[in-house]
Amino acid sequence: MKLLVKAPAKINLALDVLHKRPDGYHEVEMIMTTIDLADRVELSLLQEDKIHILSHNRYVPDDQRNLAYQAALLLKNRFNVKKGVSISIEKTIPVAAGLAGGSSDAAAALRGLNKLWNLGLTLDELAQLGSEIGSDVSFCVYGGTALAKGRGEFITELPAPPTCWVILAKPFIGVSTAEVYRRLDVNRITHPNINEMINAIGQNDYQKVCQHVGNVLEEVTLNLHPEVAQIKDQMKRFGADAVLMSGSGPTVFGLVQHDSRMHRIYNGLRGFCDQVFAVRMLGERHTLD
Ligand SMILES: C[C@@](CO)(OP(=O)(O)O)[C@H](O)COP(=O)(O)OP(=O)(O)OC[C@H]1O[C@@H](n2ccc(N)nc2=O)[C@H](O)[C@@H]1O
Ligand SMILES: Nc1ncnc2c1ncn2[C@@H]1O[C@H](COP(=O)(O)OP(=O)(O)O)[C@@H](O)[C@H]1O
Repeated sequence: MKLLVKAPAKINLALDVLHKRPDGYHEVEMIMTTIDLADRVELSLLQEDKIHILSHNRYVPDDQRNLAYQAALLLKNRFNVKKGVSISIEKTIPVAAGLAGGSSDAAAALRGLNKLWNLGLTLDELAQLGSEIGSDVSFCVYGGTALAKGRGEFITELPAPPTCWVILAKPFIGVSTAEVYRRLDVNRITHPNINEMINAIGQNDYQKVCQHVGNVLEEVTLNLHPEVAQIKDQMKRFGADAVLMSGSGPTVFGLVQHDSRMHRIYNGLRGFCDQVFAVRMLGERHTLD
């Protein structure tokens, strides 16, 4: 038996850090949304008791460091599953880019294995298990648009944001999330207005969404990698309505509504960046069918 599960990337329309916690993590408030840029995770049932990872991307580990492997192992141990799985991951989402590719692969593995191994878990139960793998996995289990709190694992569903294009530009570098959080000075933060972003989405007000994008990790990554600031400047110059770094970076996204402007920005950036994509937000949550 085989199952193909889509694992979409996310962007953070807003990312605020409230404080550093005693456990070393940061208390966050984030507005996250899934986009139409996805890895394909294929799960094949094995009768033997083992987890096998296949990936042709040299930046993706094919052992227990892979987040999809960790998802399978967690389910096996927690529910005493004696069957195995071969997980083949076809990457489209750039790695270590602030787009939660690894977390989304893990979430796709949780959703798919729930079916393949007949576990009968709800989306809420899978999301709770996901938080043991990484802070972004719970959101990725649900997809759609959400407010994420805690270290990222407390999820409140939001409506789909106004329709627009999301242009993503990734420079030729990868970023370590842990390092970016480590370098953040929590006493020197200009906080984005998360409530206003929630209102903007609720009112389907595109201009207001553009006004309230903000990410407190941006300054840290911009200082480490000046090329991220250059990409931001270029996106603004080519006419994006809002420009922001996603997560810990280095991917920058721009929002536009008009097709012609999307093409101008896309073509203008292609020469300067490692990878450029123009995609839609997905809007809808995943369902368990
Ligand atoms: C910054 C964000 C924004 O969505 O995304 P990415 O840039 O990774 O996509 C997330 O908070 C990343 O989530 P995720 O990548 O799952 O993080 P984890 O594996 O749980 O943690 C990696 C490291 O980041 C730091 N970390 C993570 C989350 C958090 N709320 N506070 C932290 O301080 C910790 O040092 C941790 O050891
Ligand atoms: N399935 C996976 N896909 C991508 N990276 C993975 C995966 N599993 C583990 N990793 C590791 O996680 C790190 C962060 O990956 P990723 O999720 O792409 O970035 P980000 O945390 O910036 O969103 C990578 O450097 C990689 O070594």
